[in-house]
Amino acid sequence: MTDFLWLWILLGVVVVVGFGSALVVPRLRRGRSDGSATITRPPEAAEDAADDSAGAEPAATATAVLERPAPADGRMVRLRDRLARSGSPLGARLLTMLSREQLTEDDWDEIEETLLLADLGTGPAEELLEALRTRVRVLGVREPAAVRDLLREELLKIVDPTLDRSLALDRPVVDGETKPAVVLMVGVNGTGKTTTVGKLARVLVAEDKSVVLGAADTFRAAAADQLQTWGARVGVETVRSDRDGADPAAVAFDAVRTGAADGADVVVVDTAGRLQNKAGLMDELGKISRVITREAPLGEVLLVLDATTGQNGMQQAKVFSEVAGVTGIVLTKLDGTAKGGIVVAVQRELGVPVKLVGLGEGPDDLAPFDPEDFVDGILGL
Ligand SMILES: Nc1nc2c(ncn2[C@@H]2O[C@H](COP(=O)(O)OP(=O)(O)OP(=O)(O)O)[C@@H](O)[C@H]2O)c(=O)[nH]1
Repeated sequence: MTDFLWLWILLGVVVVVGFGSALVVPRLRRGRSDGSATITRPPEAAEDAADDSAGAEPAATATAVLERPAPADGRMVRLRDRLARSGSPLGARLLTMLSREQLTEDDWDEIEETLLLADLGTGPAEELLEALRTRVRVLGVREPAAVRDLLREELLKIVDPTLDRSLALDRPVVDGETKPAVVLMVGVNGTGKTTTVGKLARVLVAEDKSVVLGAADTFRAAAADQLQTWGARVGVETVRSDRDGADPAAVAFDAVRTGAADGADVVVVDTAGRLQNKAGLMDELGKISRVITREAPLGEVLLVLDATTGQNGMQQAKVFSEVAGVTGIVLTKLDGTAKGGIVVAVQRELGVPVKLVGLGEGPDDLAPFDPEDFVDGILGL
């Protein structure tokens, strides 16, 4: 009898361990052509795969709950309200100065200084100053409401509402085959690139697009883990390398090829972008672009810039723009600066529009840039 009892206990342990391990397998990894990159499926897909192979019960025991990201529309309003509530120094100071009864040359110097301190850059600051001088002269008596209106108009003009800020996400057709739209994210380390790729994936998922992420920042080992975590939260798969320091171009290529094979709408590729020197950067980004375009053309090359670095970040931005053929700018950490003039400066300097802005560290703190909301925020409207 005792022997039978032990036999039953042993059998029970085997069943529990076997069943448990089938459920606990968190991810499905599949080797790539060159053995350098792996695909990390999100929990939902991994469970489906485990179910298929083990013939187990449907995943009623699944613990991972996919998040549903908030729609991107209207997110800029949050920045506008925050800027307005913080009594943005730029808008408040300009309004006060322009409402003075007599504007002397000293006053105009002070206005110019305010514009420069707001990171607007010399060219745009002078342009705005000239426009304001002319309009104030014509306006004569200056009611606060009229000053606000003219300031709003002129600020909006230099931010430029006519620029096309939409992301080029139409899927290209290559040799009769529809490929995913490819977005390459470049920029100096620490600007918020990886975080922005994660946030962008959420924006795209909120628009019901299927997405694949490529962790081509193989320089910083944690970047791939970080990206994978972002993806898994919204059911997006990440292609990454198992080796630190693997060839970023190979990972980028595998990501795009995986996206194409899966029929994904968009592939977003994160890069390391260490600015050792211009030649090194050019080699790395040039190779990534060349290799990706063997599979599909690049839809967007987005340069991620930290708004809090102001004019200091401009030099780096220019190098990236020369090297990578940037098509749009993502200005992160706009929540951390009340200056805002950098939006204008960087657009002018690089000749491409700010398309997205980072508004905080939260997962849905990335918004399509809206010039009107931005200017209203600066003016506290
Ligand atoms: N306040 C604020 N913080 C942000 C924003 N975007 C990113 N960050 C923070 O910036 C820090 C750096 O972000 P990462 O995404 O790791 O930067 P990275 O450019 O990928 O850096 P490397 O991987 O080293 O190249 C993180 O703490 C982010 O949470 C933003 O819009 N606002």
